[in-house]
Amino acid sequence: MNEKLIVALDVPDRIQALEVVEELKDTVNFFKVGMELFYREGPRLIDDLKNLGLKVFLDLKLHDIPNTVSRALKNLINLGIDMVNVHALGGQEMLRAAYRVKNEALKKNCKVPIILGVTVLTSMNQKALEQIGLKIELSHLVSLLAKEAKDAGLDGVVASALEASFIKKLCGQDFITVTPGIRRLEDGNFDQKRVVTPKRALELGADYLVVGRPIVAAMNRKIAAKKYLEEMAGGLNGHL
Ligand SMILES: O=C(O)c1cc(=O)[nH]c(=O)n1[C@@H]1O[C@H](COP(=O)(O)O)[C@@H](O)[C@H]1O
Repeated sequence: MNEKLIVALDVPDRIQALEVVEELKDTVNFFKVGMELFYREGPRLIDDLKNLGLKVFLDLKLHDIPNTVSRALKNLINLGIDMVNVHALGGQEMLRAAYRVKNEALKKNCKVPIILGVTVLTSMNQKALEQIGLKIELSHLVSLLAKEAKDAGLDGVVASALEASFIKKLCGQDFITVTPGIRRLEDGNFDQKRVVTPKRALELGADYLVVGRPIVAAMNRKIAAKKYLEEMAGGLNGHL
């Protein structure tokens, strides 16, 4: 099964999440649990997904002082998840604290997730940066934050696929790029600003493509997911 597509379970509760999973589990095996679902259902839902043999990206975008992030991350790692993220804007000390938690878990032979730094949200564009007083080119800020994450020892970043190729050049081909804001041309962008098609995202070097509403809110989710997978297969000349 193609593991490059991660479907965002952006639904309010466990029942709806498991409905989506049931519909998609023969097609997709990597799901993202975000704040909406985790704040309501907590670790129980992660157990449900793991018991179904699925991979889980827990997207809580930790952003706090190093001590708090480190303690929170310890709890999340104990859930047995496959991927997790912290905000790269939290600074080098916070990112290193996250890395240390992973290292300690490794030493204890615990299962450790891929740890990602979120760079600049895909819902933001240049204007949104200016509005908060950041007079820096958006792609430059993404580079700086990716480099911070790399220097701290994290495994990769969350960014738009628009930035994937220069992140790889800067941080190395093994540095993972997870890219939300993926849209087929006929799907709506909603609040996403830095949007890329599935085929183009793979051409640009994205390792994982995160898709939420275009699949989860579709009349037929399985067909919608298959359309994304077909375009992805096209992007890799059918070698998925
Ligand atoms: O970390 C994320 O997953 C994330 C980072 C980012 O910059 N942009 C972004 O959209 N996301 C998440 O990716 C998903 C995208 O959902 P859709 O816009 O519905 O495809 C949502 O669950 C977001 O929370």
